[in-house]
Amino acid sequence: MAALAVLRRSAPARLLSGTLCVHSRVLAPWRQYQSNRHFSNDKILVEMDESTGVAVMKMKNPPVNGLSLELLTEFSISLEKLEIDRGCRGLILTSASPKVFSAGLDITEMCGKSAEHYAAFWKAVQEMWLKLFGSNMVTIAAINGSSPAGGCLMAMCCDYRIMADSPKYAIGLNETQLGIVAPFWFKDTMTHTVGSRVTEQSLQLGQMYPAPAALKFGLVDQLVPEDKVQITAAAAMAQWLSVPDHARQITKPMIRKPIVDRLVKQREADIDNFVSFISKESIQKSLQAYMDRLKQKKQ
Ligand SMILES: CCCCCCCC/C=C\C/C=C/C(=O)SCCNC(=O)CCNC(=O)[C@H](O)C(C)(C)COP(=O)(O)OP(=O)(O)OC[C@H]1O[C@@H](n2cnc3c(N)ncnc32)[C@H](O)[C@@H]1OP(=O)(O)O
Repeated sequence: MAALAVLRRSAPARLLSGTLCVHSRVLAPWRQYQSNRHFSNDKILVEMDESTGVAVMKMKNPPVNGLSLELLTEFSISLEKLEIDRGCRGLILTSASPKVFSAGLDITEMCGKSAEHYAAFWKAVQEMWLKLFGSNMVTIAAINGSSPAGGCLMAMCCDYRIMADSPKYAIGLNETQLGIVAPFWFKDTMTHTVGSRVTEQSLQLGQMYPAPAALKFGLVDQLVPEDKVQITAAAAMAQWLSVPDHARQITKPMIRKPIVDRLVKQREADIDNFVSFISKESIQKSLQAYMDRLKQKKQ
């Protein structure tokens, strides 16, 4: 048993290759860590069921769960806490807002800010990805609404994806539609999920897929009625957790570690690329025009 416990705790460190640091500027203090094992900060709510060893993590950044620096930082801290918690074996990631899982990266974090801000923001995006894609736990995305770009990335980081069965909800990496480019590790994550050919086409076109289309080529694994997403995720989790932890935990990095290591080896260069790309006047204009279109859609 002791050996298994060591294995359980040592695997994430190996998989993440020493990437446990988080950006310290906006670390929100934990408000509480209550006896019923619910904890929350501003943007992330975690409910831990000790009897099953499953944590449900809800993003709560209304109206659309934009992945702001604050949310991303809280996410990484929360995930890190769960990762080192001996009692936690599985994570269900979902949204506290109906109709949107996550609108992806908060575009306002990438508009009109300083180079230092862009660097801190991108480091937090990398951190989220390294921790979630490299997690040692079973991770299931309960996608209860639309999930463009960074939202799709988060879902693809999970081991299994269950989405609300509605053509109103779409998922995909739509970066090119904004005039920006999905970085290589977004591309790697999609290739890992659906293969090269679909990724090549999806990324070039910046395609968003309604849930039924996403199921057809495996971008999501299962569609269920909207009100059954959470319960189905819990059932799927029970099935995944029926596999012995040690065997599953050795298997997962066989596939994922080389993908994680690719970013780990060039994190600083990736941040520099992002800062120089996003600071270009033409890119700032594209993002601003996209934000204007989003707002006009309402009028
Ligand atoms: C050489 C290589 C170099 C490599 C360099 C790498 C660069 C890579 C850079 C970045 C990668 C980017 C990843 C991303 O994730 S970008 C984000 C993409 N997201 C989207 O396109 C989603 C846009 N939003 C929507 O489609 C919809 O909002 C919705 C479907 C999610 C929800 O629709 P609905 O419920 O109808 O809500 P509204 O559209 O009315 O939106 C409400 C409110 O929220 C604002 N908003 C929406 N999305 C975002 C967002 N992502 N960021 C910030 N704000 C957002 C929207 O404008 C409304 O605001 P309001 O009018 O003020 O209320």
